[in-house]
Amino acid sequence: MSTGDALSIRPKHPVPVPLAALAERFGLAAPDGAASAASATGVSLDSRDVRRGDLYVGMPGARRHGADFAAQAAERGAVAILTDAAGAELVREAGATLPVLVSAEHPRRLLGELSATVYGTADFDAKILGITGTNGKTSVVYLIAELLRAAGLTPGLSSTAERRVGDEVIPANLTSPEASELHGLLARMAEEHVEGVAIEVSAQAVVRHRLDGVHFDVVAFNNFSQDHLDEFGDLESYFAAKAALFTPERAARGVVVVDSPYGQRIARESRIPVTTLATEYGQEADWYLAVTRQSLDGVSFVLQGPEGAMFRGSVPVFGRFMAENAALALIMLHEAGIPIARVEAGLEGGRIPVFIPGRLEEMTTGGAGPRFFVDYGHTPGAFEAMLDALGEVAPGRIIFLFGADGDRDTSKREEMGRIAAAGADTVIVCDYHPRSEPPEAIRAQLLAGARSANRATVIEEGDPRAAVRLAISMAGPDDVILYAGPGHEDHQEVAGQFLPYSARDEVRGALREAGLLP
Ligand SMILES: CC(=O)N[C@H]1[C@@H](OP(=O)(O)OP(=O)(O)OC[C@H]2O[C@@H](n3ccc(=O)[nH]c3=O)[C@H](O)[C@@H]2O)O[C@H](CO)[C@@H](O)[C@@H]1O[C@H](C)C(=O)N[C@@H](C)C(=O)N[C@H](CCC(=O)O)C(=O)O
Ligand SMILES: Nc1ncnc2c1ncn2[C@@H]1O[C@H](COP(=O)(O)OP(=O)(O)OP(=O)(O)O)[C@@H](O)[C@H]1O
Repeated sequence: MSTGDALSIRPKHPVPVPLAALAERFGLAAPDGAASAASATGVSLDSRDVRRGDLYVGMPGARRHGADFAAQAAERGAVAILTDAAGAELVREAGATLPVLVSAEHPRRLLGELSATVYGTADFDAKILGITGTNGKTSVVYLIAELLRAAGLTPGLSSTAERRVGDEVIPANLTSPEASELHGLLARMAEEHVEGVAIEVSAQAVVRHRLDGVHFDVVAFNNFSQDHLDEFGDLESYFAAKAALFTPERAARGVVVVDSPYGQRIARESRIPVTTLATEYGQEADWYLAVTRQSLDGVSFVLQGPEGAMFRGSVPVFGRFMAENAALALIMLHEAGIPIARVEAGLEGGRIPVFIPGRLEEMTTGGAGPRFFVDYGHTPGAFEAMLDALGEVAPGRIIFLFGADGDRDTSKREEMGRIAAAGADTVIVCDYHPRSEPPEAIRAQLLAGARSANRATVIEEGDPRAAVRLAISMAGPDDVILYAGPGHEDHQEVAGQFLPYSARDEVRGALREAGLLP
């Protein structure tokens, strides 16, 4: 996540839609009648992001009611506020002058269709591809974008790291944007003649109606492991949220990795046609992936599918799972009607030249000396995948640096510590986003897990800047340092404050101090 101060991407030439038409279509009451004369050119859920001509949607939230921000929305040029009955009362009490439209149901429930209507996104005819799963969604999104480019198509994307339309890029503040932001983004993509869109879909987005009004051509599921129990309570509810994407209301076709029982279950229970991918022979599937070569510089693979379909290629990021991410992206394009041969024609020797910000991103320059990678992994599943992968390709020792989120799923911490120490030679536990929790209490849980593995040398160094330098000072020429957690991020969230912190800048600086980078 970014610090949340980024504005959303909007169409440059919006077409005004009369509020009266919206009121009629969505059954909204307009008690003061004033709304009927005006038109909306955009929709915003956040008063800080309101543009002139917007319909501001004031929703009840966990902390505040959006209607409390009606005055700010009006100042910024909103034409009206759409809210619930409680919100309308708040606007009236505050004496705000903004015309009010009132929804009898929770405004979130109509936000998707309403935003699609205002932005006219139902007419956008690009291929829309969505990926869900616990780990690797962002990576798949960037791979899809790269493959679309290779096929000669203009890509657009929405990921945890950023939203991108051509050269226009903004940092993301949520993995999956709220529906109003998503439709604004799609409308801008339509203006830029984007032909294929890759969207990262979180489980939260499905249950919070953030995808409403979008119909995917293809959705994919890659893997599933523990995360977000703070939100969903149990794994079954978290899984059900992801599985709900595989329904005709949301998507036309699906692609599923069936290596895990969860993948097999999605494939079995899906209400849309699905194509399956396995990375292990013996598992029944439509497509098979075999890794042919791997090193710290990347992974080569062969993908075989129905009717002789085949792709032989490589990705410049290490890990078997990166080959799996690439295979999934290729099959998603294939299922969207973009043949593999067309993609291949745009690649040199099958090499997919993808850059994924903050995902196993190398900070060193390869060659001699220790190598340093920064990653966004923050789940037991991601730790296991990364350390297994490193175990296969690291020439020397593995030094693993990590922390954990405060105020988020606390039950995964010990397991993260245990997996880290089972897979690395040295682990250094530092702070990530402590948020409102005491950082030393988070570290204590990670350390307890790490010590229970009885394997790696376990070190505590709360200050991430010092931990980075400590890791570098310990590394020999063949060693690999992996710093998991912060990825592309630009801040640390401590006790309600967003403090500037870029792990990538910090690591590059420390490598320069150590004479390991020019
Ligand atoms: C738990 C959750 O999903 N919370 C979301 C929710 O916040 P909230 O209910 O607390 O909102 P609030 O602060 O009470 O504000 C109420 C309303 O007033 C508006 N407001 C608020 C302040 C202001 O100055 N002006 C203004 O208009 C807000 O936009 C909101 O509509 O509505 C906000 C506005 O859309 C979201 O930013 C916020 O996401 C928070 C940041 C969050 O952390 N969400 C996580 C759980 C999430 O969705 N994560 C997933 C998955 C990530 C992953 O895979 O790792 C994701 O898709 O990002
Ligand atoms: N297919 C995969 N299986 C397991 N782990 C993976 C896979 N792909 C990537 N990872 C690991 O998970 C980390 C997170 O990857 P990525 O950001 O692509 O996932 P994500 O699903 O988008 O996560 P988030 O929802 O938290 O943004 C990577 O940095 C890598 O360590």
